[in-house]
Amino acid sequence: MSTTAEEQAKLVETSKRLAAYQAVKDHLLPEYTRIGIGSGSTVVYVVEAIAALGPAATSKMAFYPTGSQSEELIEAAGLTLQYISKLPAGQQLDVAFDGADEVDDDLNLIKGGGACLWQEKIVAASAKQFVCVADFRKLSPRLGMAWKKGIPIEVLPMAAPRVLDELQRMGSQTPRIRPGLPGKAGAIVTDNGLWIIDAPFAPLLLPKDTEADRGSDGAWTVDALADGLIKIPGVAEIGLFYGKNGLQVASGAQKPVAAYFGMADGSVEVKTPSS
Ligand SMILES: O=C[C@H](O)[C@H](O)[C@H](O)COP(=O)(O)O
Repeated sequence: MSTTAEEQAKLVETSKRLAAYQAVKDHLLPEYTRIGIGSGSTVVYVVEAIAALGPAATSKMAFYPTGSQSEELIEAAGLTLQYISKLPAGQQLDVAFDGADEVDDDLNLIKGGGACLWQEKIVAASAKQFVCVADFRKLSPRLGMAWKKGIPIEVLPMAAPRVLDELQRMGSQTPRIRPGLPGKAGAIVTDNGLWIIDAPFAPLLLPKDTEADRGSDGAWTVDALADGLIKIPGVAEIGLFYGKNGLQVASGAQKPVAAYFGMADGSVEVKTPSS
């Protein structure tokens, strides 16, 4: 049975909402006080699910945004806004919720489709648990199979031409500076005043697939590509969230402890590092 574009869009929204409510039910414990809130269209439902718990449940909680959109979401929902810059050294968020553009079999993520990746990575890495919420379109065996627009890379504008050169040298055939939205002349500008380059690469190998940095067809492993990209002068941050499964430490944890996917049949699939 074929579905119209409108029915498909409705199905996707329903899936996002289902995943968000389940993730909040499972991972927002009543005793938590510091919660990270990511960016994007799926996180809207995370905030909706949290607000639906009511002030009795949320009044002692502070919510840490990952950019201007999530800041507005938190405030509009009547939740308490706090900033990651105010989180004392040595302290962590209890949990952070965020969406993703693509999730591979090892729970590595592509993020930044909405140009919010840098603050998102800081908030995720500041949390004891990072929980990913998505719909069925984001599930993919290897990064780059479903999300074809490329890996979002946040760059200093003056370095953009050199970064484009280096990306091509690394095997990205068509990296491009992301244009602004209709009505905005020139490049998109992030919440940090930087630009985004989208760099498509051949679908990435999981580190467990090969001992080498690259497969025989030239495809990079997630880790090797990420390690190379972040070293390019002018790159501020990359939209690959990767690393060892389930590693959750104060510095550098980027992978979710669980990823929730709203499925087309109305179920919610939960992937954890071991599943
Ligand atoms: O820059 C945007 C963020 O990384 C989003 O979390 C990601 O693009 C997923 O967004 P959405 O939930 O709208 O698909």
